[in-house]
Amino acid sequence: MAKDIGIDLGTANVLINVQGKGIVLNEPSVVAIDTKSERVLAVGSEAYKMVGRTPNNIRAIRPLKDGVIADFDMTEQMLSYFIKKLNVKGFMSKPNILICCPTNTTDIEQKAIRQAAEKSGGGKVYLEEEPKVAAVGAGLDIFQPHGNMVIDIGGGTSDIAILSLGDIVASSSVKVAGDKLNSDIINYVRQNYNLHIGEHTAERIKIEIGTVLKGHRQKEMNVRGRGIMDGLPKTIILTSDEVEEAVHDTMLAIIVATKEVLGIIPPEIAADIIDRGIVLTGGGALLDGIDELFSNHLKVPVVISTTPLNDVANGTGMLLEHIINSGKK
Ligand SMILES: Nc1ncnc2c1ncn2[C@@H]1O[C@H](COP(=O)(O)OP(=O)(O)OP(=O)(O)O)[C@@H](O)[C@H]1O
Repeated sequence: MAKDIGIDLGTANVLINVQGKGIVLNEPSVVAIDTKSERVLAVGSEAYKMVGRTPNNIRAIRPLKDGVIADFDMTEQMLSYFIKKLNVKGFMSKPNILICCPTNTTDIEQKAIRQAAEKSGGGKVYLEEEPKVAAVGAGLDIFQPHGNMVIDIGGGTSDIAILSLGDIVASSSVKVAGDKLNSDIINYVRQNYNLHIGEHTAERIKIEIGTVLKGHRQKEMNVRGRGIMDGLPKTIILTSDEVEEAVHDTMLAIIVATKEVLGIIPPEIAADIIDRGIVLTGGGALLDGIDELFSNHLKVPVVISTTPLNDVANGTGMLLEHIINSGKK
């Protein structure tokens, strides 16, 4: 018998949850191709190692951008590779697959994701909106008649949703999340220190010394890059408060989007959110000071999920089981 699988098809990482086993695959969403023959040379972790280090005839690409499929063929090849690697196909049967997508994915994009999964060897393919899956994975009982709110801050998108009775009551998906914070840091260092730093350095700065709340963290880091004026290698010292300054506007954009969602919900659900609070998930939930920042602006309790990076993948498995057991869809 084929084993059912849930896929968190993320901008940064792909996580796969296999029925009865849990999360068995967690690899970067990267494909390396030979530019002449267009042949796929490596996928996932192997391809990620090649980013920034490829000779002219090899290109490492990210098939997903801003939470949606930017390159359909490559997404399909990446999914096929991962599904084959897991060896979940049965002798005669194909695995049911649940994939999650951001809330405002268009019909055409949804069709593209579904086709990619079918062509990759999937049997019945279900699509679920990412915040719903994330909420289930974070342990919220979304099937009860009360409002639950979840904010999933990933690499490409921040998905904000209020759920009740198993469905989304109000939601928004904005294309500002972890990747944008990295580019904010790169721009800040360029403008204030005339220093060009790479994507990986910005990611380290964000995680190791970054904060989204002024004064909440007091760390500093020696940051190395290439001087813009003379082209020579240079080191500067960056502080947590400077990172806060760099990412301030982007964090405000996520808060404004959250306020807009809160502004359109029925009063009973608003009362539930005051009681139950907001759950933060996705890699961005690990940003220093984020719970305090959100509760200061939104005036409701904010809780960080205990497993923010795995919630969507865990939720795919739980929801797939729920769908199959209830004979739904
Ligand atoms: N400790 C941390 N502090 C701050 N940010 C972090 C931390 N760990 C991971 N991140 C960020 O979380 C993001 C990835 O999160 P996640 O895996 O939830 O996204 P994704 O599902 O791949 O993206 P999307 O949902 O947009 O498709 C990256 O931008 C990464 O830099």
